[in-house]
Amino acid sequence: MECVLKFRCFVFFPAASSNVKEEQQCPEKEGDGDPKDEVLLNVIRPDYERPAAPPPMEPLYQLGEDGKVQETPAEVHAALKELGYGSFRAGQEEAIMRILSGLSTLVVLSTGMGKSLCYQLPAYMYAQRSQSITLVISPLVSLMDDQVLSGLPGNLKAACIHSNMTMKQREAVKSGQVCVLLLSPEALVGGGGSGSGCLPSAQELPPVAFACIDEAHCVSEWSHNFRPCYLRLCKVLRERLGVKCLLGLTATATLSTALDIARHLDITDREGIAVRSAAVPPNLCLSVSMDREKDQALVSLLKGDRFGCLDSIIVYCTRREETTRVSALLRTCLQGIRKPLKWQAESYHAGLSASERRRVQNNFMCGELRIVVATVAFGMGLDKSDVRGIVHYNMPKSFESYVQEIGRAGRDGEPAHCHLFLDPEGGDLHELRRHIYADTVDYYTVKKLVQKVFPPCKCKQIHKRQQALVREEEGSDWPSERVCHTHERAIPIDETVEALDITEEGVETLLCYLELHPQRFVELLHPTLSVCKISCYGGPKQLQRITKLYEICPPVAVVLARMRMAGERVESCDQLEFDVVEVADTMGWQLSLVKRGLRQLQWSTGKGVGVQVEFSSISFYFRSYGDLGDDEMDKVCQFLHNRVQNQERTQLYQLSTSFKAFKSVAYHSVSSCIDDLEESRSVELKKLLSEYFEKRRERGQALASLLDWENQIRADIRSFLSHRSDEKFSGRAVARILHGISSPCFPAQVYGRDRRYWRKYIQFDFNQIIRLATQEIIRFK
Ligand SMILES: Nc1ncnc2c1ncn2[C@@H]1O[C@H](COP(=O)(O)OP(=O)(O)OP(=O)(O)O)[C@@H](O)[C@H]1O
Repeated sequence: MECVLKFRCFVFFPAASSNVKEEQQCPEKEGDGDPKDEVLLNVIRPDYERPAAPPPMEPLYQLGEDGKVQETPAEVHAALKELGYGSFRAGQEEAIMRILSGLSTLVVLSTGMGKSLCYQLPAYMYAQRSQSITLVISPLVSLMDDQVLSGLPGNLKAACIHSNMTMKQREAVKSGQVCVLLLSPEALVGGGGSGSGCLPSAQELPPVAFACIDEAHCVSEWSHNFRPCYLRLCKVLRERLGVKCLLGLTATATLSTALDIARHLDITDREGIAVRSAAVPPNLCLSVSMDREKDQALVSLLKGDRFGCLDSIIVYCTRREETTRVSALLRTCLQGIRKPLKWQAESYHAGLSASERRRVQNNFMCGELRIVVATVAFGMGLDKSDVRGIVHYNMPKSFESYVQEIGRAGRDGEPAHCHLFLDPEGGDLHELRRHIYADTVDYYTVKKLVQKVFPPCKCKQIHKRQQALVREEEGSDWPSERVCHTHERAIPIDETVEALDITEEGVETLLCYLELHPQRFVELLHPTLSVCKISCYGGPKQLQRITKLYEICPPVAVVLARMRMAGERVESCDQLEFDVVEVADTMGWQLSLVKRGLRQLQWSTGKGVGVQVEFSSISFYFRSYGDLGDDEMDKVCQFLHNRVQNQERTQLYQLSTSFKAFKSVAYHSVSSCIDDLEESRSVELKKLLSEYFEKRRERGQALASLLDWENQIRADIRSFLSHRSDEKFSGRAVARILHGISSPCFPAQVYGRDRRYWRKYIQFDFNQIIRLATQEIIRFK
């Protein structure tokens, strides 16, 4: 996110230092630095002025007087025909009418049931009415944009955002010539070093009608496939692009997960969650067995009547090495059955080269390859409707993963078979459990990360000194609120991963939690190269010459001042290496300006032996506070640790529930279901699956009742505002009243008399009420 500083540059350079008071110049001494250096370094960073998001687009249809969505107008049916469809399928019409009425919606429909139309039709209609664009965020875009684009109706102009877009393509997007813009979550929010800066800024884009989040279950930590950058999606869409209406699409979400996603999408009414079907399609026949000789059992299964006659089969394994071994085994043991040896079975996993993966996938797509033995990397976005069999060589980590994986078979509605091998010794269960434990983070590690993210700054000291001066002059007291307006910081990814012994994704998740905390402890920016190295091949003298040039490159002056302050001798150096983010922060400059200035040194140091400026060390880059007290630091650690533990508990629950269920319907040996399948076991497993998806877990129930409570709180806030329509309130003021907190402007003597509101919601999270109240105040205006 581009940030504009209130003051573009506020470093006191020597020319200005004579005006600075003596007391401001002299904090405690750290080295034998020049007093000017201290002036250079002791500044409080100003607060940021974030560019305002554009106003949200008006919906196509207004809600009726009763607050409900209108009857579907004829023009919506006409648009459906123009896109090539005769009638709506279950769930589509409600979802489409909600989006056209500006209401955020979550659609949970199993694979192949027609979720895409829920965004295509509104996008088409919005684009026809006004010059607007619909954003579709999908993890598949980065994998296969051609396939994604070719799946759209011809009259829906679409483009994919990626880093090697041509100028012409970018211009087409900016000038509103496309109505659907597909992009990956990383391209929207950054992260993992990819995608930054791909999306034109909000000011350059046409108004965004709404945003569709595909695979929306990734938003929820309750899902089987939680991805940290999804957590930030909704926030970025709202705050940066001014998008108010969000559509979430998913095929696999339990009711608890659906409610959690709804919370992220800000869906406040029950109708907003179109939970239609998450169960297994009727054309799939399911079986489970607990064989001791799994390899042999697999070969027998694939030779038997059920699978032997099937052409397209995916065998899923957990480990990459296993896919290679099993595919070799099948090539050997299935020789001469249905396909020539070459096309019998191949392995597929993320460790193969891109061209190898493409080759395997293409052969499978065109029907030349019978069996793909793969990790879960295979199948996402696979556009093959006649996959006839899915075999799980290992147990999947949850019911959600299982349903998603078997959902790749029989999308054409014809019968398809699925079999799962459950380790009788529980080996898979133990391995999956180990994976879960490997991902969790202990309190001590959390603490080490927190210390890296919130290193103490000098803002408090400087502020105190400044206030002391003012006090001397005016005799006033200084305020006790937070004085640090956050600093820009970078922590190198590789170094942090090694030091803390957690994955990059793990660190990113913790940083996301901190950003999403109501106190917004950090603000994540696109990862950046944070180390700058300046090498002067002309030796120390050349560096001295550069030093004199600090008028054209103030960052170097700051680096040298810092070195002198630390007691280092700068005269003998011919190289400087420093954290460029820290320098930019000290100066209060935008990082891009500092980097540009440093790069220019290579050109502005005159002829002769060269100066080289290099940037390295890809780093997490963020803004964070530097004045957290010990208590606050402890609370932050506790908050993060609780989140990590909840996540662990959820995953363990998902794992053990699915293991127990699979076991309850498992055959002792695959020989019982090689040729025929006992219908009752398949039906029993489907029943267990739908119970799991429909059942609310304890927290799911809590979330459901939270939605009810939210509605109640909103209703009370609206009634409060209408009773006092001649007064002005902020979200915080309303929250104080509902919590029964007296304040000078809204004292208990006046507001405490009205018992309908005063202290009514004392048991609810204060920040949550501020959020609801702020939304209602905006609506009320
Ligand atoms: N109302 C409709 N009438 C007829 N066909 C439809 C309708 N809606 C969607 N379809 C067709 O159903 C097929 C599956 O639709 P779509 O790809 O949108 O499913 P999906 O739910 O998004 O599946 P997945 O979860 O695999 O992405 C497509 O061929 C689509 O053209």
